[in-house]
Amino acid sequence: MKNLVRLLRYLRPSTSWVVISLVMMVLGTVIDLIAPWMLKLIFDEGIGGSDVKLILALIIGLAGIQVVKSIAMFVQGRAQELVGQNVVYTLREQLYNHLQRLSFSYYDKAQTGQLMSRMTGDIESVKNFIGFGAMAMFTGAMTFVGTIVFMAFIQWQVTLLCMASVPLLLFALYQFNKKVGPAWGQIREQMGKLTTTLQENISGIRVVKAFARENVEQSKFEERNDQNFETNMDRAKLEAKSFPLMNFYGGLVFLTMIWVGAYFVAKGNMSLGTFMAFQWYTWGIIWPLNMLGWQINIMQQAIKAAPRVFEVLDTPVDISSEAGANADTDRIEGNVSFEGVSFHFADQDPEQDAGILVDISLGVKQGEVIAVLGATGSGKSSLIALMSRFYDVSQGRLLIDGVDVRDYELEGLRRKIGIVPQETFLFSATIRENIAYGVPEATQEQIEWASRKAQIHSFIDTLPHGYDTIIGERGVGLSGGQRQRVALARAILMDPPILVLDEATASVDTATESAIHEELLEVMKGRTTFIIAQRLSSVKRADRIVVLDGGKIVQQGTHKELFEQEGFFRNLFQMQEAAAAR
Ligand SMILES: Nc1ncnc2c1ncn2[C@@H]1O[C@H](COP(=O)(O)OP(=O)(O)OP(=O)(O)O)[C@@H](O)[C@H]1O
Repeated sequence: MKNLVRLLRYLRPSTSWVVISLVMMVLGTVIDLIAPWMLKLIFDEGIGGSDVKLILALIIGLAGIQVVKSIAMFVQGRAQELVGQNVVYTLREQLYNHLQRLSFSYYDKAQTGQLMSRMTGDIESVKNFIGFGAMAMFTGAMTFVGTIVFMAFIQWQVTLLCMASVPLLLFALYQFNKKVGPAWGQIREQMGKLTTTLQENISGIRVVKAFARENVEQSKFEERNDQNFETNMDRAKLEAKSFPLMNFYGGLVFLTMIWVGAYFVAKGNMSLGTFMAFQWYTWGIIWPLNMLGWQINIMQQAIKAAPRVFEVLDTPVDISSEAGANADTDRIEGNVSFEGVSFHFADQDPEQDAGILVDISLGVKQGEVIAVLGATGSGKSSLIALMSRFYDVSQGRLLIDGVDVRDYELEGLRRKIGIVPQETFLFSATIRENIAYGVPEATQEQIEWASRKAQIHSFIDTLPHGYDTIIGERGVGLSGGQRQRVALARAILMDPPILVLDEATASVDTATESAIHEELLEVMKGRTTFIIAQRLSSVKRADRIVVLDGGKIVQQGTHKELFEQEGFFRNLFQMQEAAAAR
């Protein structure tokens, strides 16, 4: 109920269309109530009084009000759809905007398929209720009450008697509502899981094929598809059982009316005109009750879908610009200082789980090139992620130019840190748009300059459409190394005071790597650069090397200093030398 009320609040911006829709609906209902009355007059006054003129006038009147009703229904339909579409538009926009703001912690756990199904199917269910179901329920309620009032006004005894089977119909509806709700809940949840399976399969299709697991994936999908089929069939059975029963009870109302009405007419207690009008009116009782079954279906879908949408909308944004965070990001030069920084992920227990980063203290001066080395899982990427506030430190402080990163406006801060991440993601757009992603206003010269630095310009030049080449989703059409270089050009173009290369040259061959490093020397000049790499060749130009182990800094110094010490660095050096010699 709380969710329904919350949904109805989305109608507020479309108040005028809601009012238009309601007015048209009331007009249509009133016409539905007047029409049988006119039929009664045709019989009682026209036929009874042999007044042909009156009959003609009433027939023309009936035709006239039907025309008005059709126009009203047209306007109502349009207004209703507009209201529904407005609600969907707003909801989708809010959801999408909220998804943009949610932090890495949320996406670490979120299932893309679930989010997609909420964004599409669930919102659509909500729209069906707001745009159609709710109004139809209201129309039904008005018609039902109005009809009973009109009938009772004309002949209350017959009205009362033919209502005898209405409680049976109401009970059937109550039972149906009780059972169909959970079924819709399951269906919405299963659709989310089905979409997740589909999305994961498409994203991971290369792994599926490489491991020849198509059959397993097919049966996984089949299982979920089966579940969905079964639940839908259970719901359909419920409908198949309930709807004919409701129709039967509705038929009983009609039959009772005929029986009782005919009796009253025969006894001279009711006119034939009233009897005829009652036949018409009875549909005003049966129709809303029968339609209520479908409307309950629409409402229950919305009731089950709305919380799935609101759950995302209500997820707090745990990383955002702090209130009053107004330190000037334009002045960021690139002095970075970790002061006793410890970090654990939100779902970890700080009491039991080992920290991902433990008491890190590290000062990096503007323009310094720092290489971060360490075994896999030692916390290198996490260390870097804290600078852009992808996650916030759990303890200690992280300062850029002496200011806590939390005191900077978040977007401004992130624009000052150019990142080439471990996993390159490119959009299905042109190469130019991909490179200029962070600086859409960049000129062709600037884009080419960045591409040259990333050693990708000459390759792009060989493409028939050059920078206008559209690269498919995830950069399909480019090799891993080429993708990485496009991502590198994208970061370089941002001209950030802080540059982060997270295994940024891991996918390129050693010759290209060395060429990139030559070019990067100039790019890195004046910028604080963090290089995360496993290959020693990538770190040899670093001013300082920091070695992480289990989230702690275990070695720190220049290439020469570390080489002279026992430890991870020398072991790595010796291993790579030996491998090169083989
Ligand atoms: N979202 C997460 N939730 C919980 N633990 C995580 C999460 N992401 C990473 N970890 C853990 O944090 C630790 C550090 O990961 P991180 O990615 O920083 O390591 P890394 O040194 O960059 O590794 P690699 O060289 O393999 O990229 C790992 O043990 C990893 O399992």
